[in-house]
Amino acid sequence: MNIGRRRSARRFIFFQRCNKAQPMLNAIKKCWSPGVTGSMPGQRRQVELGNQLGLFGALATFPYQLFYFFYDFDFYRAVFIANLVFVGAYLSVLLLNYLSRYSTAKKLLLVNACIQIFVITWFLSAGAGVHLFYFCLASVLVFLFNNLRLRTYISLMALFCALYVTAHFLFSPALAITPVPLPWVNVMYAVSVICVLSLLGGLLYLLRQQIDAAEDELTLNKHYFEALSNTDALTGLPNRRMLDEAFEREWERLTRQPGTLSVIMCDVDYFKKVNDHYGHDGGDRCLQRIATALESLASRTSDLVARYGGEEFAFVLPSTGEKGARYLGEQVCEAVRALAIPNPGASSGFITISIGIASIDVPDGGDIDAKGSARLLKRADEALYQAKTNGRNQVVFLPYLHSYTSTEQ
Ligand SMILES: Nc1nc2c(ncn2[C@@H]2O[C@H](COP(=O)(O)OP(=O)(O)OP(=O)(O)O)[C@@H](O)[C@H]2O)c(=O)[nH]1
Repeated sequence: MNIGRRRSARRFIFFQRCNKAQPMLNAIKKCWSPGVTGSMPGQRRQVELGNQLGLFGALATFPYQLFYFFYDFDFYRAVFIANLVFVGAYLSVLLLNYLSRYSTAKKLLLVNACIQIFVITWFLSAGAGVHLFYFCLASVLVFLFNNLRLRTYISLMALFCALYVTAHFLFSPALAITPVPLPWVNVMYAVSVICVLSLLGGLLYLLRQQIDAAEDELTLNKHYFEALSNTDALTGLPNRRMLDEAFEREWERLTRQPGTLSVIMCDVDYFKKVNDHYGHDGGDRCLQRIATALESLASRTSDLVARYGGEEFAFVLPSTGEKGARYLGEQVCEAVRALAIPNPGASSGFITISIGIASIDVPDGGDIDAKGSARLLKRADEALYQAKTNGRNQVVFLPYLHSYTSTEQ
């Protein structure tokens, strides 16, 4: 199994599990939805990320607040209140996004994290490690400003590093206003590190998700455009490009192994009269009905019927010799007659079709000209020409000629 398929399988199992937890996931997703639906498509992910980081900033403060509150509230009152203000600012980001103030929301997030690096470290000292968390948060928040130039990014990152180093050396444990005693200071450091890791891990996960979604979208678009470039817009049949590719593939196969290959060229008789009488739209509808009839006759999965151009259609029939191709040719004539589409230009008064067929039989395989495929098409074209000159509404078969004289070429 290749890496792509293994990844898809893993993703499938993951999403199956997720399906069971879907209601819960939907409820969580709702938490970072303010302002998302109202925003422009390109901005949507940014708004969502802003809400997620705002919520993360607020929630990450929660365990510290619990400690201050329960351990010694009177002593930690100031840091507790300062944190409440910061939490309020983080949650205001969701409100601002809800009010479509996207730019203000991003700036508030960034400024809040930068100020918090200093204020909280000033209270607790660098020994508690919280400055590490707010430094990381501020660095990550720069991702919200997706149209910044590289130089601005680098300057901002340098500024955050300077803030971190300053906070680290400015507020030594000896200078803490509200020092945290052992072993709690170590616990606080560990919680900070866990928050940093989950912040970076979460962000990488979100980025991975975005890359996967973009890859899936690209693959879908690629398939869509491939299908579009191989399909005839009017009839929905494969177009000449696809027929040529299939034909070359089959020819190439014949150069390696024994087999037969037939080509049927079909041309609607006096089609110009249909257009003249019923207009171009009437002609188009007629071509669509003929295409549907021909498509239903190409019964084997290896058979290919295509619109060759204008009012011409063609079949490529692998592993089909003269007998089979003649039989199908007769069926095509019959099916078109059975449509009973009026054509004032035809002597019968109805649409008919002329058929030219050419076949090649390679009993031992490999003994054919690798570039001779065009010759088989040319033979089918010659057969079609004969069908037209013989009076139309009929099938003419010509075998493949292994070489042409210079006049025939
Ligand atoms: N409505 C419509 N007409 C088309 C389309 N493609 C080609 N045609 C028309 O098909 C007609 C073909 O005319 P001719 O090549 O003279 O052939 P014919 O009238 O069928 O006569 P024979 O082939 O000799 O029996 C032209 O009038 C084209 O404009 C198409 O996609 N839609």
